[in-house]
Amino acid sequence: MSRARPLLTAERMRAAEQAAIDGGTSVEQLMERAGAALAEAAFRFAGPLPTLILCGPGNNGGDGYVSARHLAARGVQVRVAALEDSQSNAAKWARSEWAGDVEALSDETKSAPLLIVALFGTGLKRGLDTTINQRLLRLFDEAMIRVACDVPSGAASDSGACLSDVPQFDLTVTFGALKPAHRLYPAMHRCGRVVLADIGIDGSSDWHEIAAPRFPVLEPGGHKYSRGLVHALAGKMPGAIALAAKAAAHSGAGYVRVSTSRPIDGLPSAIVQIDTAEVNDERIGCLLVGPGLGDIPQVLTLALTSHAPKVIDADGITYLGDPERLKGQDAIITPHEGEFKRLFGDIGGTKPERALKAAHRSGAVVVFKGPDTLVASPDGRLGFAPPAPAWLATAGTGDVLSGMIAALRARGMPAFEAASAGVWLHGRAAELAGPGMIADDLAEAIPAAIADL
Ligand SMILES: NC(=O)C1=CN([C@@H]2O[C@H](COP(=O)(O)OP(=O)(O)OC[C@H]3O[C@@H](n4cnc5c(N)ncnc54)[C@H](O)[C@@H]3O)[C@@H](O)[C@H]2O)[C@H](O)CC1
Ligand SMILES: [K+]
Repeated sequence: MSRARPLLTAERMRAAEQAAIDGGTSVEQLMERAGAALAEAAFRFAGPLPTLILCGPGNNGGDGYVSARHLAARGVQVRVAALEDSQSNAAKWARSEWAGDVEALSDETKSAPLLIVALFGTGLKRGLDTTINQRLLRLFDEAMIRVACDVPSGAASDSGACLSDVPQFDLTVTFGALKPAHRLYPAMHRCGRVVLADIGIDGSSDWHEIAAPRFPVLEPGGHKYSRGLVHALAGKMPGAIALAAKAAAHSGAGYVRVSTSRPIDGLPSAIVQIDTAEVNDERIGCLLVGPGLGDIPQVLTLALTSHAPKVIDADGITYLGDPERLKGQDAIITPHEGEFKRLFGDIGGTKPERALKAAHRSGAVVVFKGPDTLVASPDGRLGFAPPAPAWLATAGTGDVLSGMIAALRARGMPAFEAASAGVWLHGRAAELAGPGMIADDLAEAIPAAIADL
């Protein structure tokens, strides 16, 4: 299982930095490691291209000065342009250690094939002033390869908002831990490839980027129930639950059963259709309700009488009405922004904060979908999905995801892990299915995504 990379907010990053300093590491040592890592990653990524480094007034700029020195030491032609004088002692030290000239960033500044931007990082307080941003964008256009130091300048580290026009970088080199901006929309799409450099601080966190899951092994002596029975409750629109059921089957559920008042055609024969919904069948590994439910809230009410683990999606979320109805339900809910708002109302804060508040309030694992999907657990764990293909935004992909999560839950994965694994596989299957995919192709691409693990 690839190591799940931790994420820290700016405040927790500073606390981790302070802990390292209390432990005897100086700020300058941290900055030296950050700048050296930035130089190393940029050099590996771009090669010995003539370089221009833009340095801001704070420690982000400090990292820039250190990287200039390390690149020059490798024989790279390096120029530095500064926004203004360095403010912090560490940044002043880094600037004093740079033997070369420091130009003033102006309309006359010439760009270079490799542009490293170290203007602002986690200390960004507002969007870049227009003149500065115009200069940045011009230099950016004239460069071939663009690298961001820690966070793309102009992106708000904790929320992922772009406070000014943030260009699209090729590489972002960050230190100690990922930042939410690397995995939240829209900033995440401006970062390019994100390299996380270890600079000797303890970046451990209960927030992680969701990594490729480790699958429950299949017992040779297993049978269809031990591999997990998914029981899906059909509603008004059978097509959606059929998609979800197919996805559950392709995700390795031992047995998928759909209770429906009338036969659903187009379902593979491996998926059993029954007209009674005994939701308290002890053999049920996971109930699935919501896809295609339509205006039959009593089906949701029936599902809530079951003690089985359950995945509640789409209209099922809307009909809940009160999040407290999920207390003690062993539930995973998979809302997109609209369903989230309808159920939880206007919870303020960043998307991570909202997701965690919702998980805490409902007692459920919350898969907060979007171009940046988060998986929040009531115990405070938070998973950030790696960037998923934009073509996932098409009808039915939500139904597929709910079926995948139900299957992994039925196979015995705990709720938070099953939801995280489902989100990861969903993105991976979409990559394999390609840009022309429709939801049915996505379901069919699941086995290849699993085989890839
Ligand atoms: N945390 C760590 O473990 C390490 C962090 N490093 C680097 O330090 C920066 C954060 O540095 P900081 O000095 O706190 O802030 P910035 O450099 O991001 O911002 C500089 C400074 O600029 C002012 N400012 C903010 N926004 C604007 C604006 N729009 N226009 C003008 N001026 C602005 C504000 O006063 C800020 O204080 C982090 O990103 C890392 O790169 C360490 O070097 C390595 C360890
Ligand atoms: K930056």
